[in-house]
Amino acid sequence: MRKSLNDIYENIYRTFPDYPYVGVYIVNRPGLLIRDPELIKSVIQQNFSHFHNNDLLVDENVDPIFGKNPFVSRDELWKQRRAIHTRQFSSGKLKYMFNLVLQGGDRLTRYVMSEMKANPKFTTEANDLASKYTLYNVGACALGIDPMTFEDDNAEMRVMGRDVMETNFYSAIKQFLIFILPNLGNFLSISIVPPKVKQRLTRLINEQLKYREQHKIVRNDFFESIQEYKGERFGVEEMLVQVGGFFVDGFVTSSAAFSFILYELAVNLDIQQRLAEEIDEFLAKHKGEVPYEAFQSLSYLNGVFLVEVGTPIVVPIMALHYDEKYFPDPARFDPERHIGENKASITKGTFMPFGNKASITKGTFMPFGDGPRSCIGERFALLQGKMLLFKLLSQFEIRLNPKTKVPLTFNPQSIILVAEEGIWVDIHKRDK
Ligand code: HEM
Repeated sequence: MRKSLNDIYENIYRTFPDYPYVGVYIVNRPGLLIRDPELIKSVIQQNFSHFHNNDLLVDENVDPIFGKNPFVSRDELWKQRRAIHTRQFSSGKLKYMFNLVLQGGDRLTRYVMSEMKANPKFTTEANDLASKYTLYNVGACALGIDPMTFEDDNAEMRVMGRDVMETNFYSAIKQFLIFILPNLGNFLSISIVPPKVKQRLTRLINEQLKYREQHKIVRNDFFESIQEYKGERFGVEEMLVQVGGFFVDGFVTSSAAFSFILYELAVNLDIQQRLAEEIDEFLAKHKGEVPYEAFQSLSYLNGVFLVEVGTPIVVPIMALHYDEKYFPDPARFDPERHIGENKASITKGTFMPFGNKASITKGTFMPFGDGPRSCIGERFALLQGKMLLFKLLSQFEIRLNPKTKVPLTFNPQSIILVAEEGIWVDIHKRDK
């Protein structure tokens, strides 16, 4: 049976329970898979400077969007690019984006309602539903447009989403080369973001620039902020890197993660019920409004969201998350682990396994990585994830459709963790 990279790493992790590290071959290159949290912690704290590059090589002339992403950038360039990208997720920017994400949530519920007109039950694939929503948020937040992702299957954002997300034999080879044999991938000029996506994004940026100029629109938003940095005015090429970064980083990982959360809620109806009650109480208290500050304090929703161990990028993290040594009964979906004092009992120390030059972080629980290379979009991802559940569960109930293959298996053609045959859910109107 073919296995996903995630399954392969987890298998190695489990086969050597007493070893602090295991020698592995990444095709023809010898590497180390570090298992012991203390060892990992010591490496990342003291020696980050030796392990700071991800084991990826993407020619930025061939793929300017992914090739200039902080995730791929190296050394000094990584520091510069990370600084440029990080400021887009400042507290002020995030507060502005909150309103757009809230609108995204409203559009989602309106869409589900409209699908229920003919049938009281709406059956959908969870990743597809989540993609419509995350692509809406990317279009609204990064470009300031109404992306129409719920209304039109052929909307620009949806078409670009399919172009980036497709999993087939060719995309599997591409990902394999970039993530496993980066030198060869680079030599063969492979790009993760296809040129047609680059063209569409460039056009959308140009249109937005023109529109704002013509209508004298000035907003304190993402699109405005990517036009300059430290007094330097950026051209369309640089704006493309930043919008493209939001697009690639912000939707693929998030949609996959949200689909796993919807799965867990569909199979743990007691947890779903408790979450729905917390949301009902919140809405009653705030008279149907969703104030930003209060939204952050929804404690059970926070716990539900953080419990999702489906880190879609790196399997050994998943192996650590599923190690009973650190998390009792690890496969149980249990938001309580992440609430209040229980949080403190999570053991520190783990690693990120991008080949032998692993970028190392500290913490057995690290769905967004950790240390200097951790995810810059974490707060945005959590915001949009929580809003997705908040809006859905305020009106609907989610049940697992029998089409979903349980237990889930992961798609071997995808480097990102996605369910092999999809996660199918039935959405019903809630009885209140
Ligand atoms: C649920 C959603 C997400 C998950 C699970 C996730 C997970 C991660 C993880 C584990 C890393 C660390 C990789 C490493 O150490 O090399 C990472 C890095 C990164 N993430 Fe995310 N991410 C998510 C959403 C986002 C979003 C929404 C954005 C931005 C819009 C984003 C932007 C980035 C960037 C730019 C990096 C590279 C940071 C660097 O190398 O300095 N991510 N993400």
